[in-house]
Amino acid sequence: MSASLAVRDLSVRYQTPRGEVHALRHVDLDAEPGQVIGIVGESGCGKSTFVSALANLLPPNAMVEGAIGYGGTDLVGLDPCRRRMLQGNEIALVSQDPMTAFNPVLTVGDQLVDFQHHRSDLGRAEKRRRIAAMLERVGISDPERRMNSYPHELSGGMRQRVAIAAALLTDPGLLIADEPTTALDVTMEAQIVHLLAELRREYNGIIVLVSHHLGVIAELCDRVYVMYGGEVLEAGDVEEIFDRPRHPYTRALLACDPARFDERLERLPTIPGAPPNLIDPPPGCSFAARCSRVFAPCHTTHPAAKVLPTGHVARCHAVVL
Ligand SMILES: Nc1ncnc2c1ncn2[C@@H]1O[C@H](COP(=O)(O)OP(=O)(O)OP(=O)(O)O)[C@@H](O)[C@H]1O
Repeated sequence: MSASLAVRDLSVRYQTPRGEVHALRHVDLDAEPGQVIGIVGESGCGKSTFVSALANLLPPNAMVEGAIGYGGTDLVGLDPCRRRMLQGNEIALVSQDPMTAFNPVLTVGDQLVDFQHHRSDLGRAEKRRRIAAMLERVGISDPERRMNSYPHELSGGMRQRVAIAAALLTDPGLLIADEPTTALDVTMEAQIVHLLAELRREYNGIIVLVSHHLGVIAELCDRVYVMYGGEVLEAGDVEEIFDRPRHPYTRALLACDPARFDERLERLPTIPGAPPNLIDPPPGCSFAARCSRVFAPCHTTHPAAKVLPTGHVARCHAVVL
């Protein structure tokens, strides 16, 4: 099914003995079938919490508020059983470490047959034919032999290809890839990026891609959401974010990208300071303590999201419409 995604005012709090962690705060996001949405931000800014909320994989200590509209239905408002039925195989997640997605004692082929349990119209032989075709599609040669392998017998890059094949076998309308290249070396990363770029052309669902690698986001995404302190501080079309960033945090993040390193500098810049404590988030802008353009209201007043005529959104007091 090709369905649009409309996330509204989504917040997630984790209950912990130290207090509530406000991991995601009032996030809005829209995506249409065929679009690739990139999520970037420093460690701990809420990226995994956001995609886990979409995939219905939050841990039991998480409390969710807001709406995840998928094909016109709010998934958050559904009772858990109906959500599992409706969401079923529509939303698939490829994680950073594909090993966690596989059972180590079953062959790749047997697991991928199980991944198609929703296709009761297909017999086992037909399912295995689909698997072989999909493995070939994601660049695995000699798929029949690989189907008889156990996950530990595959390289990291090959496991990630199998994880992507497994996700695609379920025909999802929303494919989430959470740091799919982080655990890979540079060569394998390039191969997986190339594969995702190819899939992007032929897949007509939505892809949500989380990556700390800005080059990967720039290459693959149509629209980018920049997260910090559990919030979206800036969102816009990929060219807008990379060529005309409006938020000081996005500018700082781009300046720290090794791929943009200015050789006239002695060393790669870093953003001084640390992200806010999400148990007690600051009342003003979450980036105020580290911002080079900070002024008095940033410490006291939470900035509203300003929407520019291009559809570019920035949550910053210093941005003038
Ligand atoms: N199960 C949990 N219980 C309590 N706090 C959590 C839990 N999972 C994440 N957090 C906290 O929520 C905040 C957001 O974490 P999250 O993992 O979503 O960020 P992230 O941007 O994905 O980081 P990374 O890139 O390191 O994975 C952090 O402060 C983190 O410590």
